[in-house]
Order: sequence, then structure tokens, then C-alpha cells
Amino acid sequence: MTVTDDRPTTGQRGDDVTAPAIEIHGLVKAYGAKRALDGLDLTLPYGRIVGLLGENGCGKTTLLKVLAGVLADYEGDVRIAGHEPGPRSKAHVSFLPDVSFLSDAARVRDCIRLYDDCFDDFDAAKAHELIGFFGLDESTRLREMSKGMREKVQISLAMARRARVYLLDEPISGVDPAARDLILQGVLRSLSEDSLLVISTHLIHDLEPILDGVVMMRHGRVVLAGEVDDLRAEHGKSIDQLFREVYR
Ligand SMILES: Nc1ncnc2c1ncn2[C@@H]1O[C@H](COP(=O)(O)OP(=O)(O)OP(=O)(O)O)[C@@H](O)[C@H]1O
Repeated sequence: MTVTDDRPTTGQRGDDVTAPAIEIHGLVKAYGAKRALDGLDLTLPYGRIVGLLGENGCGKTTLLKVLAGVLADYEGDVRIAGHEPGPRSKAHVSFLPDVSFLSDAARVRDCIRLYDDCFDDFDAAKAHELIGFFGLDESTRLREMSKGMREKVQISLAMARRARVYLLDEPISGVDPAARDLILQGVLRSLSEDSLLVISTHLIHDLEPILDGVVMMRHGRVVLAGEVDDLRAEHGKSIDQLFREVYR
């Protein structure tokens, strides 16, 4: 897969990009007796594209939900975009969950209007541009679309926010390789270089070309995190190969 990184080369908001975008200490989130997150520590700066990797059930979705402010009953210190997860952070964090939250009956243009009403940082022109980039018709209803087309609509909406942090949960799962390539190109063209993008995925091989960093999780904790170039140099192998080794 060939994905060219055509992100804007200058910051767009003049934010303080030296403070961490995400800072987590001792995060514990339990569902009953099950600790989905078990004392997780993580710090990520702005200006990176980071892959969140790990086997099924290791806690990736739970972590993203805590960061997005969707799950509130956790223990530990969590800060994202300078705030504890909640209404203030949500104004700066664009979250794409792994399940669809849009009405099947809605047309694409209705979804754009809904986002425009809900989010102050939503750039409707950017959403229209991305929908066009993906070759979608704004008059189509979501129920008339394939899974890949719906993924493209949701990506367009999430990336059309001028957010400081983007959290995408499995954005390219279940779509064919050509669609994955196009979706990633759409993500890259929307991302300003002073934002943080965290993408959870099992499709490491597809994502590796665009990643600056990776976070590998196991049993609710981070087992390995770093810059992809450093990890490749240190271990003499691709992130895909390294992942297979860590989880063997
Ligand atoms: N609502 C819930 N109630 C009870 N247990 C849950 C709930 N959501 C998640 N879990 C459990 O928490 C653990 C972490 O789940 P989570 O969905 O965060 O993992 P994941 O890494 O995203 O998995 P996958 O790669 O399969 O999407 C799993 O053991 C899961 O069964």
C-alpha cells in the first residue's frame, strides 16, 4: 500500500505543542471484577500519528473511551488536551467510536448538518471536501451505503473537526485494501501537524507507513511504546514483525 504523507507543514492554531497531548498515570478501569485497564501509564505529545496496538480484549477501546470522556468511572490521573476527560476536553477531542452512532435513515448532508450544530470546531467545508474526496454523494442515505462507504462518512465527520486530539477506534476495519488506502489518505490530508492522532488497529501492516509512534498494550497496560523509527532501528525489524514477536 502506498500512502503519501501530505499533511499541512505548518501549525494552524499556534497551540502550545510542548505540553503533552495525553498524560495518564495509574489508570484503572474495571467492569465488575474484570480490570480492563490495570494501572496504565502513558504520555503522548502533539504532532504525532500513533498506532494503538494489542490483541483482542487488551483494553484499547476502553482506553479510547476514557480519553474521549465516554467512560467516567475510572481511577487514576488522566489529562487530554490539557483537561480531565469531560465537557472541556470534548471540545478539543474528536472521537470516532468503533460502532456507528448515526441514524440509518440520515442522508450524508444531514450528518454534516448535525455535526455542524454539535461542534463549534466543525469545519463543514472540510467535511464537504472530504466527502467529495471519497467519491460519495451527499444525498445518499446511510442505509443505502456499504460498510466501507459508511466508514468514509464517519471519518469525514470526525476529521472535519479542528480538534487538538483525534481518537479513531478501528477506522479501517472491515474495508478492502484499496478503501483502506483511500481512507488513510483522507485522514492525512485533514490532519494539521500540531494535532495528535491516535488510531487503534489490528491492521499494523496497512498503518505502519503513516505512523510516527506506536503503543502496544497487553492486559490493560502498555508493554511497549516509542517512535517507529527508533523501534525499527533498535530491533532491526518492522513494527509488524515486532508486534508478532511481542505477542508470540
Ligand atoms: N461493557 C463491558 N462490560 C464488561 N466487560 C467489558 C465491557 N467492555 C469491555 N469489557 C472487557 O474489557 C476488556 C477490554 O475490552 P476492550 O474492548 O477495551 O478491548 P480491545 O483491546 O478494544 O479489544 P478488541 O481488539 O477486540 O476491540 C475485555 O476483557 C472485555 O471483555
